[in-house]
Amino acid sequence: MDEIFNILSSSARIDKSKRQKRKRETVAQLTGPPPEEHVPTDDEEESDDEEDETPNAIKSRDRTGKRDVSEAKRNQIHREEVAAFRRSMKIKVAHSDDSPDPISSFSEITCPEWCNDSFFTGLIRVILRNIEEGNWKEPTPIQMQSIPALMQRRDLLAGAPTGSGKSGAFILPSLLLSSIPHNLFYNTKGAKKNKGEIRSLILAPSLELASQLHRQVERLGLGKPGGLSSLLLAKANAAQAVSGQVGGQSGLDVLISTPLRIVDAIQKGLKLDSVRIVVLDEADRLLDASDSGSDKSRTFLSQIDTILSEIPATATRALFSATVTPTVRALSESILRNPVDVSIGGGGGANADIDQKLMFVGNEQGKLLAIRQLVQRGEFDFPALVFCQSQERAQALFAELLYDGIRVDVIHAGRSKSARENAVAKFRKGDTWVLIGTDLVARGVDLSAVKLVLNYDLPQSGVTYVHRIGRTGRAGRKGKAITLFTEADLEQLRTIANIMKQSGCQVEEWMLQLPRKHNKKKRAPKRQKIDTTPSYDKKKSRMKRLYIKNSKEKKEG
Ligand SMILES: Nc1ncnc2c1ncn2[C@@H]1O[C@H](COP(=O)(O)OP(=O)(O)OP(=O)(O)O)[C@@H](O)[C@H]1O
Repeated sequence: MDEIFNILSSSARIDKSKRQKRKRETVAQLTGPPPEEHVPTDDEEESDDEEDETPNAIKSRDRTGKRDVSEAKRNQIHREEVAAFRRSMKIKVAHSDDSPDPISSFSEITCPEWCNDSFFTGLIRVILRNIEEGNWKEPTPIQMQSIPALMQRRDLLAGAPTGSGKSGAFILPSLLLSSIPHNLFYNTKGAKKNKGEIRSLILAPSLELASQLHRQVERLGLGKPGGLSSLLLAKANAAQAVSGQVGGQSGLDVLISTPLRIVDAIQKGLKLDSVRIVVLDEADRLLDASDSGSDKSRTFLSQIDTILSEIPATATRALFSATVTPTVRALSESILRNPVDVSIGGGGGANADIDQKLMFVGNEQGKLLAIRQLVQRGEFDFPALVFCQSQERAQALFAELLYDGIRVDVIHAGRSKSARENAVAKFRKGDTWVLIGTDLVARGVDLSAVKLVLNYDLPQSGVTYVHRIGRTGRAGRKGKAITLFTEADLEQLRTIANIMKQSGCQVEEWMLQLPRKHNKKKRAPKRQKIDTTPSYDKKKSRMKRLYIKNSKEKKEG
């Protein structure tokens, strides 16, 4: 058991060391074996024959008589190689002719043309060292395509499965672009503006996610020449950020924040007019206007609108999500300019490394029984994340499992910030085997070695389902997701079953034939309370409470 939890505390790794080899093989398939050293004969010298134009038999020659390829052919071969490489990595790029080539290794990250400077060499050396120390051997597909796009300062719409390394795909370019000295970045000789400036801005929908991104920024930027200045914006440091005290004379390389914190800071005078790159992580959530309630200014979408209006038009903008919904796509048209449009894998579907199962449990009481049976049969793989539809239910399930001898903890918005941080830290260390939570931890949170995600309550949308189960099967690891359902869940079941089918999991045909959901609102069904206390015990404790109350009243009277 201890071994399992040691894995939990180690960082995730993607073992893709064969990727380079695969690339070479793909290219070789396309272009054929490399030509042997060839001394042209007289006949050949005189021949003008260029009929055979397949990539592996191009015969144009230059004046020295050596094999050469015309510019157009070279471009054609190159485009075919790039297309084959993208196919092999499941990288899809819309309007690909206009998009930068993907990289296949971190060492291919180059200095942008407009910043031809030795400064970059020193910076990249440090960052490559940090990448290596994190045991990231090769870029993941989303990193392969996003890093060069952002380094060329192209706007970007990026969709890639959960756990596929999207954070690295925007943190690395954010770090690099923000570290380039002012005069090189803007190609000016004049005085440089630094104090108080914020050069990269990363926005995330929750504090948990923002602080996780901040940790990654600090790790990847460690030892940066001139020092790294990054900040996780919080109530406590907002005043310093506004007065330009953080970051000192060199300003801030990277600011990470939730939208609300930054809108507050803007109202207090925070300036975003030096931002070079702004990233919206979990873009579909950040562009969500659905949970507006009565106060429209409190929606993420309106906050994002405020923030973007403070950022210079020249800044690079990037949207990242595992679920690029049609709404995001539509909104992206008004946010991004001629973006590189990348998607990895099926796009919008669940991560294919997760083995997904549905389990009918009859009614609410059946859920606890199912958990206990899974534990007994050794099918409840630890460490596990269990999702409930509300804080109350998460808390009640926690109370139930606590007495089952399982090392369990609970996380939801009703707990204090430090209690939440503590719950995550203990889970990461392996002190807790099962973490029960709400959708607060459904998105983005990287608890790398989670083996099982159990949906105690069925999620109320396909998007939430994809994000919840995406807490397992991260960084190339295999994961398992079990979703419990009752009669009350049949309306929502079809959506989940469809997602499972699309990602290659087995589902029963009748589930796919269920009627479509009428009520598109994400309201969860009313459920019976989570409680297994026998009614005799309940009555006994009620009587006890009554007895204590009566005797207190007697004493006072
Ligand atoms: N190139 C890489 N090689 C190995 N591991 C990597 C690489 N890039 C990222 N990782 C690791 O993969 C894990 C998942 O990465 P990350 O959190 O960025 O995923 P994500 O795509 O943002 O997921 P989500 O959609 O759930 O937010 C992390 O533990 C990270 O350290």
